[in-house]
Parts: sequence; structure tokens; C-alpha cells
Amino acid sequence: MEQLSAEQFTAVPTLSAWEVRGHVAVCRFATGDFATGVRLLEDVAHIADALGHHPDVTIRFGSVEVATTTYETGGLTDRDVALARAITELARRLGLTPRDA
Ligand SMILES: C[C@H](O)[C@H](O)[C@H]1CNC2=NC(N)=NC(=O)C2=N1
Repeated sequence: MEQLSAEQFTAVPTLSAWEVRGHVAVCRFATGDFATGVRLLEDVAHIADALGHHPDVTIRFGSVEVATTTYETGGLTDRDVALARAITELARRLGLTPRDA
């Protein structure tokens, strides 16, 4: 597994709204309400199981924040890129846009 820099991670198409904090990539999606956040979480749960890589998820009334990193390398890898791209696409399908975290 290749370790990626913050610059490499956020340079990936569709991941420009993600922010790298230390060794963790984070993105916050505005949901407008709690139930929409739960719907996104359900979709994220399925894709995370399919990819075998799971984010931390924080649901608030108006937003969902997801965070991913790879323990095995202590940083960001292609696993995090694949997960982040999938989550960004799921959110887009729900009509959700990334917001400044
Ligand atoms: C931010 C979040 O804690 C990370 O994405 C975690 C979640 N659980 C994980 N579990 C395992 N086995 N490897 C990981 O890299 C990993 N990453």
C-alpha cells in the first residue's frame, strides 16, 4: 500500500472538498436535517463493508462528517481514496454537497 501526501489526496478528482488533518482525511456534508444524515450513513455503511474499509462518522442535526485513514500504514492510502470517492458520490446522489468542515 502506497502512502499518499495530503496534496496527492486532495488532488484526486472529486476529492477537492476533503481536508487532510494530520493523517486523517475529513469531509463534512450539509444535510439540512437529521434523517438525511442517517440515510447517508446507511449508504456509507454498505459501501464501507463492500470496500472493507470504514470511516468514522459524526452525525449532527444539519451535517454528517466522515473521516478516514489507514491504520496499517499510519496515513492515507488508495483505500482511503476509494472510500472517500465512493462517499462523495453517494452524497452527491442524495443531493448533498460538501461544506467547509
Ligand atoms: C478514521 C477511522 O478510524 C479509520 O478510517 C479506521 C477505521 N477502522 C479501521 N480498521 C482497520 N482494520 N484498518 C483501518 O485502516 C481502519 N481505519
